[in-house]
Amino acid sequence: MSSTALTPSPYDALLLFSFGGPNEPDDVLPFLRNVTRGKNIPEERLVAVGEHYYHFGGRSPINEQNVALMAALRAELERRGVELPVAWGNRNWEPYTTQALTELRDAGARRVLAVVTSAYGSYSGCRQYRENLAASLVELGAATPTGDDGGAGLVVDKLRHYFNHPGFVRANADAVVEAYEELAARTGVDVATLASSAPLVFVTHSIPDTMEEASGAQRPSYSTQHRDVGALVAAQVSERLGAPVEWTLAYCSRSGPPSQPWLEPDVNDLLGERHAGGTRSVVLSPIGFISDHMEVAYDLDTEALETARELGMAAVRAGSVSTRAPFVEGLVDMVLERAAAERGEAVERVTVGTLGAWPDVCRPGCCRLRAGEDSGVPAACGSDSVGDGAVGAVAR
Ligand SMILES: CC1=C(CCC(=O)O)c2cc3nc(cc4[nH]c(cc5[nH]c(cc1n2)c(C)c5CCC(=O)O)c(CCC(=O)O)c4C)C(CCC(=O)O)=C3C
Ligand SMILES: [Fe+2]
Repeated sequence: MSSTALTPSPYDALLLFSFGGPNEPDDVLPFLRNVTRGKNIPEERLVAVGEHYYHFGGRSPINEQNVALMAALRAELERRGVELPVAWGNRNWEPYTTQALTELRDAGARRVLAVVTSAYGSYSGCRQYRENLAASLVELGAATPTGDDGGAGLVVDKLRHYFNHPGFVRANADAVVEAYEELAARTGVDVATLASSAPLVFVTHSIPDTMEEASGAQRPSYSTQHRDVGALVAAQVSERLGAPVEWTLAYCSRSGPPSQPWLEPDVNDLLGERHAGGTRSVVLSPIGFISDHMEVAYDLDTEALETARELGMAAVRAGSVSTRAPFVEGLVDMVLERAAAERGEAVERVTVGTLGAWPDVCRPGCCRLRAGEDSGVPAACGSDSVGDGAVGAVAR
């Protein structure tokens, strides 16, 4: 555990900042409209994704998962004697970000640290959140959407991406070890034998190739981040199972028109190829997602596990980090680390792997939608807050 002093100053609140999801069937279409506004998503894809939600009663599990994560964060803060209120707000559904920030402001918060439920950096997991946050600050009264208190009544910072934090890696490794144990129980084959015969397939959300390229303009790209985590998780798992595990990275949840290239291979295609190559059992680990929300419940548990069944492969889907202790403790470590950094103290930004820490304040041009293209859309929590090419407009 970190030895960082247990004061959250200068922060006086946390915002758990997430995606959002529908709670009931009537929410599904308005939610999907929020998500896809201004995006080039074909109508057929929207109808299909609507069906994924209706298949689960029109309700996404993501909201209760965020409530659970918020409770776990509160419990961990309390355990350490850190007084820091936590609110929850979403980009695409109630409770919306603006509502959460309003509540925090009304309760007296003036400096808020946002913990985004996206572990990796890309437009979808970084700048998209920063743009939505900037819009919320304007709704709250900010004259300029910088994240500074330009009239919003509070300042919001964003916690750095945590894909390569040891807590996130450890929680994923724990879940994968449990999945191999379950596969052993199910197949009657011992764990060490499975380790060397059942590949470990890491899965994440596909993104357009253009978004992947833009994610790599400033920092190692989205897929590179995943491969770094994959290597670390696989190494821990191999050590614990007593045999080297072979791993690979696959993608799910592709949308967009067929003409637009997205990251591949799709997890279903990969299972088919592996089966043709003689593989008879696999573990799927959703390292791209922090909870078992709809992408996991539908795209992996419904679709990919069905693909495996049809092929006659034994497949176990490992859990996501959700509220596992190493993950939650790691987030709180990072919050205290960032607070110390903001107080001007010398802190080590803890990471594992080869890529180093994501910057606390995003650099100009970070995680654009397309490389080399300034969208002109204001984004909070970056040194390019007003228009993403405006290097001179340093917010903080
Ligand atoms: C990288 C990434 C993450 C991981 C990072 C993170 O966790 O933030 C993520 C998470 C999520 N994506 C989610 C849902 C959706 N994503 C969509 C569309 C898209 N996602 C994209 C990327 C990502 N998405 C992209 C490039 C698009 C194309 C349109 C666009 O450029 O924005 C669509 C539209 C329909 C469709 O095309 O699928 C939906 C409904 C939910 C909620 C699940 C629930 O309800 O439980 C969650 C957590
Ligand atoms: Fe998505």
